[in-house]
Amino acid sequence: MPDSKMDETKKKKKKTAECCGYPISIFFIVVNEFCERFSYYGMRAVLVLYFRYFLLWDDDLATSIYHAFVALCYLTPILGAIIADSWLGKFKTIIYLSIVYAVGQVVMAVSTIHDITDANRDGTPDNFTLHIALSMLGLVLIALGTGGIKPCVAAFGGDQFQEHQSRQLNTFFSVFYLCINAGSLLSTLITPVLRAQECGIHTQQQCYPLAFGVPAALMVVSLVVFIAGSGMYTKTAPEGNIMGSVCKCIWFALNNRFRHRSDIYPKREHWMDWAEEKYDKLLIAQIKMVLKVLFLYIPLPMFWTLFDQKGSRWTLQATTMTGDFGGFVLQPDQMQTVNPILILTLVPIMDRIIFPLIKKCGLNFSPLKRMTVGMLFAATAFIAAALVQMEIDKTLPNFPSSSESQLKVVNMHSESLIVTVPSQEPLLIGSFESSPDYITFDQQDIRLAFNTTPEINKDLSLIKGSRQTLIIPSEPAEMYLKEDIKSKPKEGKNAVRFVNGWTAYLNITNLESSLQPSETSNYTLVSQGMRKFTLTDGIQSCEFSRKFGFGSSYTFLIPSDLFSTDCESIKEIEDMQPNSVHMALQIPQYFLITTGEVMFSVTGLQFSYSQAPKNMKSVLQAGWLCTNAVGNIIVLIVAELGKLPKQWAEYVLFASLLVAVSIIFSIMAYFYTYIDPAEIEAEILKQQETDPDKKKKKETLEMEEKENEQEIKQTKI
Ligand SMILES: CC(C)C[C@H](N)C(=O)N1CCC[C@H]1C(=O)O
Repeated sequence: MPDSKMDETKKKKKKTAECCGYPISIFFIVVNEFCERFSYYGMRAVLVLYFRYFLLWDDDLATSIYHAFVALCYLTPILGAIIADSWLGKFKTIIYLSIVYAVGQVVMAVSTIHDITDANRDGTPDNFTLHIALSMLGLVLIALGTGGIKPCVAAFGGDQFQEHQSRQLNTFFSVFYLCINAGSLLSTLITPVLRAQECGIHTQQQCYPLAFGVPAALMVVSLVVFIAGSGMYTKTAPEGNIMGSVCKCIWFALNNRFRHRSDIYPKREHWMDWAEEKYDKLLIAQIKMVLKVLFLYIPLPMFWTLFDQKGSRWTLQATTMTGDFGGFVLQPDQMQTVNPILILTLVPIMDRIIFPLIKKCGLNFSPLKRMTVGMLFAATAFIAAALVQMEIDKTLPNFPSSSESQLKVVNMHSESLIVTVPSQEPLLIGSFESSPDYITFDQQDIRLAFNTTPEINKDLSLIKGSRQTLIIPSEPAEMYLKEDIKSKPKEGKNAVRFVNGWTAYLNITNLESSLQPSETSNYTLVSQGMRKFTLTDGIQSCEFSRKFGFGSSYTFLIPSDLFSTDCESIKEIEDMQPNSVHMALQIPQYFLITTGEVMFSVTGLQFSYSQAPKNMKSVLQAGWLCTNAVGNIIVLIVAELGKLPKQWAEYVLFASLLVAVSIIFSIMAYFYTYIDPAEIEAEILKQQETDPDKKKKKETLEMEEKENEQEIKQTKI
């Protein structure tokens, strides 16, 4: 940096207003981060539902696009960092990319208004292509904005502190993290409630425009707050195309090293020193600092690979558990809010109690040690998840393997039946009852014999890996097979179906179509709690209520005396027991992973800032965020491809991998020497000032570069 520029920055730094030892400008930055994270996580909370139920995509497409979007959000930081450090500076980059971000959120919210294309006013959009195009455009703009500003905001916050405020600087990163989590917690609680409202101009539908509109509004607030603090910020000017210079310098060093590979040339301390012939010592030293840290980051994505499974695997695990806490009921996906809640409590506890205590005990708990311990905590969290999984497995039904088939028999006939089944004792099935449990067969083709007059022999071809029910209606010869669900219902819901033993067709609330006599309905999913079904044949009707838990499956047998008993004679067959392991058992694993996150992620933010040269602060923040992006991608690829047959074994495998990675990281960390980049930079500048030769050489190089740039510009013209 030219000396005059550096003096300018120093002068500006002296002027910053303080409150309790903190620069006042920090207030605007943390509020901005709170609103931005509210906007981002709020929108994310309803995104899959929007894909699934508004755009009517199937589960696979909805989750793939969702994960691709999340990965993109963590890949764009590098772009934002380059723009900030090489071209616009952090302040302008944050403003411009926040505008892109806010526009993206607005476009996204507009794409969810069904009325804009609902010409026939039937409540569904008529032009899906327009809605898809708008939402994809919105998401790309959001990914550019959120990812682009992320490394800049953290680094810009750090820039506000002066040398004597190093303690406050560390606290800033903790407060910054608290704001991230306060924003995300509030929005993930609020936006699903907004979505559940009904709104619309012509027809009332689920209110996606509100659920996406509020995050869009918060992004605008975030931008306004950031601009409001404009007069108070310390703004460090970018130093030209720094990333260009970095790449050229590295390229030159590699080439020069290769040209001088013979033993006759004296060795140099570091391969980057081979750039000394052409490049400034300061730039070379800065590149060395960045490369050292980036090298250290190589093993870190593994932490995020485990962390990100909290949102997928652990939520799936919760769907096989019960969330009834007596006074209130927790839904499986709500369990994820435990993470930000714990962050809000653990960050102050760590900062105020645990870390000072460790220091008092005379232990040097350096940032890299904290990060290693953080990884070990995450590994332990996965061991806890494996133990919980083993408990759950004990309560899960015995689902058929891919080579087995399972069969249940339901008797709707007016008399008891004796069914002879291959390699089994004959089964006595009472009228209006079912066989006690599923019978498992290794073979697909079986023959059943029934003691009816005349006797019926039925050849069945079962589906491998499936559960099926043989329904014997009032007319046994018309028996038929119906396929059952073979895994726990999604999202902790309950799967219910009805067999119509009434003599006429029936309409049942929640069922897609009316049920003909002797017909069995498809499954319908109902949430936990008291659920009411109204049954009507067009003339008579009755109501049937039942309280459901989580993850059960029932077949309800409708008798021929349905209306005379006012629905009370409906009989239930439990095909799958409700979940019995309590979601509270997941709290230890959430506690462990969040403790790990505080040690790993908050420290990582601080470390990336403190070890970066002044002109590459955003770049190193982006490098840090990239570890998250890579972790996300690993979840997408490895976790999906490499599924182990037992879920608990997969958890143990991931925990072991992270332990191995943390050992490698601790060895790498052992050889890392902490630096004070400002001190090194000042020293080199001082050396250069006192060394007339070097000063001259540097000036000549600077002039050469300027001439080169001008030449390029002229050739372009
Ligand atoms: C997943 C939670 C809502 C947020 C999480 N605790 C967190 O703060 N982060 C996860 C990735 C980094 C960080 C963030 O910046 O959002």
